[in-house]
Amino acid sequence: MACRSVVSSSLHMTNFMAVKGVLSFAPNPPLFHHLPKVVTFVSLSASVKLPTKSFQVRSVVGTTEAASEFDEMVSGTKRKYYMLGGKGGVGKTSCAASLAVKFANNGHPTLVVSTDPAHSLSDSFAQDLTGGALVPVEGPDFPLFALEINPEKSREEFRNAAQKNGGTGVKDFMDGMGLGMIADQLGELKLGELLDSPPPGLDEAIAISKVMQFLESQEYSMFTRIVFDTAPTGHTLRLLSLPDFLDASIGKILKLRQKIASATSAIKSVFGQENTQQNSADKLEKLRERMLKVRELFRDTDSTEFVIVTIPTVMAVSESSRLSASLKKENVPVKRLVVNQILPPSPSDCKFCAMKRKDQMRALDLIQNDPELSSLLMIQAPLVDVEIRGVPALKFLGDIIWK
Ligand SMILES: Nc1ncnc2c1ncn2[C@@H]1O[C@H](COP(=O)(O)OP(=O)(O)OP(=O)(O)O)[C@@H](O)[C@H]1O
Repeated sequence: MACRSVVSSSLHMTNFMAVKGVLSFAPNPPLFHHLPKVVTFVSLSASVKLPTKSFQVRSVVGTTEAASEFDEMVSGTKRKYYMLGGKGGVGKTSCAASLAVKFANNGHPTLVVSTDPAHSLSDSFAQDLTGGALVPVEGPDFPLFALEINPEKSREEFRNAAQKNGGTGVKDFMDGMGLGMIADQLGELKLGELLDSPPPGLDEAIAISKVMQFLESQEYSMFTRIVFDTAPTGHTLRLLSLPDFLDASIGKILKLRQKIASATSAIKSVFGQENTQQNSADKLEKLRERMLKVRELFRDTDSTEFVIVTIPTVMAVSESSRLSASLKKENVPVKRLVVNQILPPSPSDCKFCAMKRKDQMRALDLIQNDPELSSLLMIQAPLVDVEIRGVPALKFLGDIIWK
């Protein structure tokens, strides 16, 4: 397994405070210049004892880094999408926000989007980013915007469009006209079920498809990096297969709508409903197209990468393994695994820390022997001693994780 360790005794926020002035007064990096750079702010000691023997420590003090993993992520002006996902509470938002800050500080106008119904981007950036619109994040060198998608609002739009095209309104109408047979066919689609208790992941799929929609417009063409902070694993897994499911459902709805349209066109023209129905059909068709684009995007190795975030516990590793297997099955590109919250070494190891470290080592070994995870590039991120909130703290974390 390719692995990079970032565990260091100097990774305390107090050190971050000490170097903060240096970091914030660094000149703006020239746009898309990603030549090897001198790293001066984090000291990684080569003598650090690492959790497993196969991990390598890179000393970066005052040295020139060779082409790094982050260079690959940051290079090129073509738009790239990064989706960060994993078990609840492992640090997805912190990692996503820190990556977004890092992109913006490296010359990429960046957008970070939360599709997790329980948003925490605002908390992470310590700025109010609520409201469902793009909000500028203050602090980074280049534009960084954040968007917390309101999943319920997105679902409502879908519900409206679908209902007008074969939901209960059309059903009642068809029954009234003695066309119950077609209404039965609509029933078979379980449309009511879909709308009343939407399958988990529907909100997120619609939210992502909405983001895709507005990103296509000229107004937002400046964004060259899009980072998604996704919902916990279960949601994400269902989300992956959802575009296919929805594509099939919407396709059927549209086909039936055609049948209904031809069977009732005379009646409808009397009732003057044709325009409304056509608009709704267009909306539904557009949603279907966007879903297809989302599906393509998920599988496009050139522009998309799914980064799994985990912590060194057996439970989180098992869940990450399942996530990785599902991503592979769905042909979603996944290369990196961030193992977050690793206890940094301490000269005065208390009993609790020693036990915890041992436990974490076991989980790290598990990763190395896991058939799903061992082929991924493992990035270890330390547990820092205060909560990571605000752009300077995210920059600090990002400079440790994304190298
Ligand atoms: N490396 C770290 N060191 C210290 N604290 C961390 C680290 N990573 C994350 N945290 C803290 O852990 C908590 C959870 O992190 P975060 O919100 O990023 O997780 P999440 O996976 O997005 O959670 P959720 O699934 O609830 O959305 C936050 O308080 C965050 O500041």
